[in-house]
Amino acid sequence: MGNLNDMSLEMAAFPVQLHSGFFGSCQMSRLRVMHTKCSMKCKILSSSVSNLCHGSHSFPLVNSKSQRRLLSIRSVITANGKKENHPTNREPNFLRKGFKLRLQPRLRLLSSRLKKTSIRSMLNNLGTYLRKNFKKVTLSASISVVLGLCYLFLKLTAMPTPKVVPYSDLITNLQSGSVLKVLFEEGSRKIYYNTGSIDVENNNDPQIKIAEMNDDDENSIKSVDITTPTVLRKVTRTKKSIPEWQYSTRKIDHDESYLLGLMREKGITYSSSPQSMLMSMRNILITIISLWIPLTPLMWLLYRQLSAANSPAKKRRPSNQVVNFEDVEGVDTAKVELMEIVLCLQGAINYNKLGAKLPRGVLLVGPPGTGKTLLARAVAGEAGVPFFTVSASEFVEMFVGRGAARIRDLFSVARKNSPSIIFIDELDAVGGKRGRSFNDERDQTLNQLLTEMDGFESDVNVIVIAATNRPEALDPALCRPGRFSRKVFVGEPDEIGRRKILSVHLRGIPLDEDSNVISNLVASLTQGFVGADLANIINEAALLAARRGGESVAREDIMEAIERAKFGINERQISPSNLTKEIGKIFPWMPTFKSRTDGSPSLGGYQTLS
Ligand SMILES: Nc1ncnc2c1ncn2[C@@H]1O[C@H](COP(=O)(O)OP(=O)(O)OP(=O)(O)O)[C@@H](O)[C@H]1O
Repeated sequence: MGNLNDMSLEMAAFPVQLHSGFFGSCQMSRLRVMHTKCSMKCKILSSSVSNLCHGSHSFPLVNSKSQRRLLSIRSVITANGKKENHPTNREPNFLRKGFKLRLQPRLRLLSSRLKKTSIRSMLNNLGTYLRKNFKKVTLSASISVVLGLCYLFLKLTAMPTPKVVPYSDLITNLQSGSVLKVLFEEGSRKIYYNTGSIDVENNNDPQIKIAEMNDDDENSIKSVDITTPTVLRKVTRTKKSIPEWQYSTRKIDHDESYLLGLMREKGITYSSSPQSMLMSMRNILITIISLWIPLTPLMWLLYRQLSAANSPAKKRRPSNQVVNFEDVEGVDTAKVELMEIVLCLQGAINYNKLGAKLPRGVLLVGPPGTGKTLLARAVAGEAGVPFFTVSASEFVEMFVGRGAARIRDLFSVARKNSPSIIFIDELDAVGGKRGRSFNDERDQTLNQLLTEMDGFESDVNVIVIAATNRPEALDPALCRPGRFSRKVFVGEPDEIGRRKILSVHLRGIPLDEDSNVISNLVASLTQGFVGADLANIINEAALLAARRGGESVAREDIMEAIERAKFGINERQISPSNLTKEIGKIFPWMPTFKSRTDGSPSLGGYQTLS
């Protein structure tokens, strides 16, 4: 209802624009195209437009508050219509109306919410959030602190870098005798050197350039001889921004003897030294950060995968959704077999006295939808013991060994909570015959399951119930006595069974007729249907009844639901002529659909706008 109200309000915005003429005929034609596409929204829109523009005051599915709002919108339209002849007013009007219709209600809502929330409650909420997410908050805070420290360290230790030049430049400078000092870095191929002049134009450091320009006001200056005392003074002033070494280049292999010979010949000072501690730390830090940033998402995924695998199995107690044997019908043999296990678990039958052992596993076999899962839930509900339910596909993991770890984990939790029941649905997902494929992970998981089922002590009351539709695909080792020794076939129900199942599902449904009559009727018409199909028929019938606005489910709804279940939703039901009727059924309050069902030629109300 709320959505419909919202939708009506949205739709109501259209006529405002149409009447005000800002979208003009173009907007109208767009609306007509929308109409031909015949979407539901368009129809609803058109009916609202029709309503608004033709003065209809009835919006049957809209609550009174929204009605008032719609009527106020209508008055806006009328007012706007009067102003149509003043083109200069259009744009501000449009903006104002747009603001009124869209922003104003939202702002009002926001302000009312803000009024309701006090600072104290906000602080309380914050406190609760922090308490709840303590781990997450601590982790993100420490990551932020570490990153901040790293940034600070890099900022503080940042030094101006020498200009990187080709090796040939070094040789040319050596030959011309302009090189003053050379340093070979140990453990790398880097060579640093200083010349007697600073290449001001090409110098990366703007401060040097600025210093030189401002002081001397020599715009044409290209390079400065730093050996001259005045320049040396200026350079000392900007010492912080000057790199220790002006240039750096990379050594060429097998050219060392020539290089050294040249330096000796020119009498140039040269030396070698290891990289400074600070620089090494800086480089290591930069490497780590640049490596970890792309690796972090991968690590996070891996962590999630591993932590999910290690998480203890969800313990599911039959709390709010208690299912018991009364809810499962038409599978009497299976119920008797399972009831015995429940009695053993509850201690009602002293099986130990006769030297009997509780069966470790029960395999429920049968076609889909016959109620295997429901039976297992009923066992847990009746026994009142912890129930661990898991789908076998949850053990299928990407990483070898993770599935086995999950099985180990599940059984250990169940053992700790014994007496308990483990239910493994779709067992064939991991219990298929081994060695048929190269899927080592699946084989390992199955081996672990076999081992766990062997490992029960006789006094540990843990029962494994598994369900499968394909018992023939299971590994024979699973079905040997001592594991799934008890196989219970849960087959399709017969007519009496169907009747009983129907009576279970008809329990809370208001019917036009006696429920026994309906059960008998449906049971006789649904040969071969399983419990899930019958439950679906009842649900569909209830939906159909709701669609036509009925107070209770009629025989026709049930018949239509059976037809749908048997043949699907056929063409007849969705033919264009039927579609309007059907939509009319869903939205009987829509005047457009009413008129269409009455045989009126109305086309969703669009002609009312032209
Ligand atoms: N015997 C039954 N009695 C009552 N309801 C049933 C019965 N069988 C099935 N249903 C209904 O069908 C639904 C689905 O059944 P369920 O999941 O137990 O079938 P299943 O045999 O486990 O199917 P699958 O093999 O596909 O997992 C149940 O939730 C229940 O509403």
